[in-house]
Amino acid sequence: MKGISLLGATGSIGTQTLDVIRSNPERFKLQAIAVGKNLDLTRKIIREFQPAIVSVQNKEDKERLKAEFPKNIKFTYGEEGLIEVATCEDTEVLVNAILGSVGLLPTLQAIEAGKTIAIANKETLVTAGHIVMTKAKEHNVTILPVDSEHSAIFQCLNGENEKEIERLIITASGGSFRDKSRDELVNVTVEDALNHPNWSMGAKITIDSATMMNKGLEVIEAHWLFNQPYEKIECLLHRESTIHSMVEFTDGSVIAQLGTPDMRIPIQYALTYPERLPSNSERLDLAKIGSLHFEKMDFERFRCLHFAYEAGKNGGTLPVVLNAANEVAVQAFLTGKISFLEIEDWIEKALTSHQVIANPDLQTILHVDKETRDIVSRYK
Ligand SMILES: NC(=O)C1=CN([C@@H]2O[C@H](COP(=O)(O)OP(=O)(O)OC[C@H]3O[C@@H](n4cnc5c(N)ncnc54)[C@H](OP(=O)(O)O)[C@@H]3O)[C@@H](O)[C@H]2O)C=CC1
Ligand SMILES: CC(=O)[C@@H](O)[C@H](O)COP(=O)(O)O
Ligand SMILES: [Mn+2]
Repeated sequence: MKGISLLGATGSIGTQTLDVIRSNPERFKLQAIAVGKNLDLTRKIIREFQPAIVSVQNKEDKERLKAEFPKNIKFTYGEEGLIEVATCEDTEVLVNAILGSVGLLPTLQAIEAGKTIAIANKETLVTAGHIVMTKAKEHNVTILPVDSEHSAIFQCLNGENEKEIERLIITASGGSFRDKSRDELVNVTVEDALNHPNWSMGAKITIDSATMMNKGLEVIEAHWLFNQPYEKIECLLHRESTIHSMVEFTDGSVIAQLGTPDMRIPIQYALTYPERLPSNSERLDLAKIGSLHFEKMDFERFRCLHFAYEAGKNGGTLPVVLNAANEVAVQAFLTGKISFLEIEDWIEKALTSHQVIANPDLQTILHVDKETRDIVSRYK
């Protein structure tokens, strides 16, 4: 029986992780969860899975739940709570499905505690990939990708020598506005932006997909997970999201991973790796799909992808600023403060006004992350 800790249990990846655990009760035991503010769903999860530790975002919510449930469940909150969940003694695997760079510290603590990390939370790797990967190596900890493209690449590599990789090809659906010109983006609404053509996901990543920042974050994520230079990481527009990504090897062979757009497949693979278990996910019917389409990526149309490559290549604290500015700007768009195209403007402004610090340590990263959020929150 594998003990699981789950950060972000009430979210899109979190609830799909619960589906995988629910379908395999003889394999997995949910030991600890961290959630934000969705108490109704948290109550249901506690009743069904009886985790030993539950962390919520706020102290008041912690007190509320503590009064409602038996004393054998430990309730905790905030940053300390995330770390308690991530390092829970009876846990073997941490599934990091929280949103944003708040996932960084619990991930580092879980690595120190020797937990295997199943990582969906790409903001953590973008913000501090070098620190996470170095620490994982030091502690002999495995980092397993959950993000569909990275799970695909991981499956294509299947232990191949990284020196034999010619390039990683990350596919992109193009998001909600893939058929719109930049002029047509001026007045798009939040509702339009949240209408992803292929995937059902949380709000922030759906907006990231529409701006193409999701692909940008995934390029940086791939750089750290697979130890490849940016010159060997390409993005390809593929509107069907049937090929989740590909690897081209030095001999010219290209290996791709395909599947229906169902995140329970990569989540389950991360939880059962190196084994595969049966699943009741919908099967791919290629005859029904008929044809697959591919287009070159347009960096002028999708400026966020350009920002991400530049931030990744130049390194230092730039990816920290890229991610923090994006988190704040997307939230501002979702709450109606700014227009869709202003997301890019805010990110560009944050990046161009930042004085880059090379080889940042953890304290510097945390400082720049907070400073960027403060600065960008004051933009008008
Ligand atoms: N959704 C998808 O298909 C994919 C997602 N990812 C990545 O996975 C991560 C999660 O995405 P997704 O599931 O879509 O996001 P959601 O918005 O659906 O879920 C986010 C989860 O994080 C919790 N949360 C947010 N902030 C805090 C906080 N400060 N403290 C504690 N809990 C917090 C939320 O709690 P609550 O709701 O209770 O407030 C919720 O459980 C992101 O990094 C995303 O990029 C990667 C690939 C695919
Ligand atoms: C499911 C998943 O991994 C998402 O990151 C998804 O890939 C978003 O799709 P696009 O960013 O390609 O629109
Ligand atoms: Mn993805």
